[in-house]
Amino acid sequence: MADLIIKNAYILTMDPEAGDIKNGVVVVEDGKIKEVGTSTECTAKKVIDAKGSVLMPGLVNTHCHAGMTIFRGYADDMQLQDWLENHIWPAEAKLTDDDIYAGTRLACLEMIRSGTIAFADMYIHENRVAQAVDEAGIRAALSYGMIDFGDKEKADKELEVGSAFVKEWNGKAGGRIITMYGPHAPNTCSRDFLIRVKEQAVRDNVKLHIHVLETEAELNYMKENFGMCSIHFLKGIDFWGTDVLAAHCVWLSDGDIKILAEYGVNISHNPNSNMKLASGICPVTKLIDAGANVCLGTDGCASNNNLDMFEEMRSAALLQKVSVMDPTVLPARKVLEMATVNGAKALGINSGMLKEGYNADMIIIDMNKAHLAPVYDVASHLVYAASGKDVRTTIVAGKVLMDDGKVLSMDEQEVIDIAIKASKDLLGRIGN
Ligand SMILES: O=c1[nH]cnc2c1ncn2[C@@H]1O[C@H](CO)[C@@H](O)[C@H]1O
Ligand SMILES: [Zn+2]
Repeated sequence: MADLIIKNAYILTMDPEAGDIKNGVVVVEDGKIKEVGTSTECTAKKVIDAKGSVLMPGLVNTHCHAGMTIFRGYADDMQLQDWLENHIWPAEAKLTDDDIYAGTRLACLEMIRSGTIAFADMYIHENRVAQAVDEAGIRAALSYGMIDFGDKEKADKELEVGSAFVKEWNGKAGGRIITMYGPHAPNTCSRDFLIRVKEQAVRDNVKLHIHVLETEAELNYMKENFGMCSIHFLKGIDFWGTDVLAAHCVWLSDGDIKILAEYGVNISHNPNSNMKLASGICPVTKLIDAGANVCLGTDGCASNNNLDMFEEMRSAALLQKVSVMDPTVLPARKVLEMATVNGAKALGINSGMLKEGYNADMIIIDMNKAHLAPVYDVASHLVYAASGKDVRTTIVAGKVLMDDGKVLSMDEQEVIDIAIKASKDLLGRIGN
């Protein structure tokens, strides 16, 4: 007997061979998809009737600082440099590991509610992030965010913490957690340090997560200090590869785009954060045309200010259209691909498609709503009309984390209450 059957759903498989199945069934066993089709002979312990709903792969958020959810709305409407140096970093210095655990639990709750099945994270006290992920039942690629600012002693310490984290948590939570190295950015990490981190990541056989060319200030800094942009600089130290997840990549030349595509770098586009901080617009269309793997992320909650990947999909499409003045770029299905298939590829997880043998990481979206009627094209609604609030059921590794609107893997009210209390205590310690 299988574990779970979902029947009568409109299935958006995201599998190019299978396409959409108008009235289909998915069978789940041992955390994996056993069958996808129009009918089944199987029986299961639990059956979900998804009549009137869409079943699709859950969304993958490829750039997040989940612990920062504790800072939602804390510092808005300022320049990135000012925001980080004068507000976020001083506040982070006062964060306890309990605060980060509380913030990450809140983030996991929000992600489960809004249909995200996996996220890539870079933050501090990452062991508590891992604990929260483990308990919440979601999937994640976690890294400790390392910054050395050219200080050799700090570099040693950071690498020690990052490396210990990589080894302790890789493959944990039944394989739901994988680890990465997280050197923060080319303008906050020294050249020597970036070389060491890359070598260590290759030795440990894990991927790397880094911010790249988010701002024009970084581009100017790199040109002044190294006579080249971050893309060429990182090429020069053999950093690039399919093992790299580069967040933002806003300030790219045509030559940079070629390099990123050629090395198979995974690029996390974070349109809402880029708009809010006025960082600029990532040339997504050119990257895709060049053959690069572009996926989608929210960034942290202090620069977004939520973790709703449906909003991110809509923003990605709209921003790209207006930036190249062409409404035909990034059509709905392409954006859905970025948020599912491409994201899963970037993290190296076997999710992002509803196909036999893949992880049973999927979501059910209620279509019986005023803002989702009538339906001509399901993909259009998911990108242009739906929001995370329309997700009714979220399943990760075959386990139902939210069932018809009720979150099962955590006590929702407790998570919210603890986060609010932590934010108040934190404000007291910061002194505003
Ligand atoms: O948009 C961003 N650009 C650069 N750094 C960021 C952004 N959002 C968060 N952080 C910072 O990255 C570090 C990760 O460990 C944290 O210090 C976090 O505040
Ligand atoms: Zn970030």
